[in-house]
Amino acid sequence: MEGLVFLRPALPSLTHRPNQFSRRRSIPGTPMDFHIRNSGPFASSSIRAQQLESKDGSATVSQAAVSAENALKIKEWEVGMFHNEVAASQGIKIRRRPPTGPPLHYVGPFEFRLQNEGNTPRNILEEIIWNKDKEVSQSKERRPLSSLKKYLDNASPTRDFIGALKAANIRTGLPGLIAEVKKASPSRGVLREDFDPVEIGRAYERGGAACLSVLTDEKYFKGSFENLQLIKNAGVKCPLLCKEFVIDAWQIYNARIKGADAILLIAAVLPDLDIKYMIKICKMLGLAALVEVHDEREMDRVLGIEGVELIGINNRNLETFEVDISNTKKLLEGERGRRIHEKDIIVVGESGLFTPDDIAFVQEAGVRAVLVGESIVKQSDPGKGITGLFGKDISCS
Ligand SMILES: O=P(O)(O)OC[C@@H](O)[C@@H](O)c1c[nH]c2ccccc12
Repeated sequence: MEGLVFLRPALPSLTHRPNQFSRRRSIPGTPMDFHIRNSGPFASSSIRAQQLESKDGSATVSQAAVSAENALKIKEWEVGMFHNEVAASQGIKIRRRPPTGPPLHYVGPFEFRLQNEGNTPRNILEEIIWNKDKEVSQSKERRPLSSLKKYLDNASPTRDFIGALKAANIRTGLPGLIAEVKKASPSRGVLREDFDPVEIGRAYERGGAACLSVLTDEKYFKGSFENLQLIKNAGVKCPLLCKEFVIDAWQIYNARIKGADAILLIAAVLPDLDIKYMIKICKMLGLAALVEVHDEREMDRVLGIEGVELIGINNRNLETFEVDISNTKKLLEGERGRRIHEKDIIVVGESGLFTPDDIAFVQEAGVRAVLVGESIVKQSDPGKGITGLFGKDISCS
């Protein structure tokens, strides 16, 4: 412990030397290269730690542990930065990690963080992803994948998400409905105050929903995995989509264990290789993967990936919140529509659907399913909300 006690007084001097970094930032070269080579503030802090260790010549076990842990964090950090580069080469604008400095919790005992514009998320989606990155690394420390996998044997079998959408489409002649259990969103705020996820899920099922989507992000959507489990355990038969911001395979295993039948993969966030790998994991676990795109480039990337069966076209731009339902039509026109048809991919029209005309518009464009939250969750009886949305009763009775 002595080593740590000795190290700590050095912190204020590190913390209060911002000019050291501002001076370095003016070194020519691309900011990304510069930070990868220097590992941002880590490099300085771990070098400093080693110097202090050797001064008294008595590196203790705890010092060794601290520097091993730091070395690991540095590696993790470098991998994250490499990930950003790969993603950028595929036109992905969302960065997995802030480019010029780690989130505070990565720095171990060296409690400082480089504050500058590079540490500020450029839009809400990026903010959500950076927060998710922290959340997931903490969850993984609490419950590593090896221990999570032990629950797989006892998990109940998954239900056929895509089959349910196809069956509903055939039964009603309308797009199969994925009804979203959504309490709030960053763009709309709280949608429903008296929010009982099980009651809403049951009402959706009675109203004719083929599947449900359950938001599990707590911070930005006021959702939870508890909601997913409650709905599943209440005996709702509709297959369940876990609506998460997936950045790590650990989350897919976790969703499977918590009762999901399908999971969302967002192309604006995940490079091709991640999507391929995650689709394989989904198949192995019996989950359907809903791969979400928002623009032509994302659609073309996803159409090039083997094994994609379900594509969601989000009419909402997650970076600006702008909603335009003609986006669905735009992405299904011409050659893209033909390839989708050939590959027998089911397309889901997502977001901003409020009226029977909206449903007719996206159906005409080629979707066989829709994902709807706001317009139905806001109704006092969300089941009746479905009748209003489709302009007719689509319940099974
Ligand atoms: O409430 P709306 O406009 O009907 O949208 C539902 C759903 O499409 C939307 O919640 C959504 C689509 N993709 C997402 C990705 C993350 C969070 C939320 C979403």
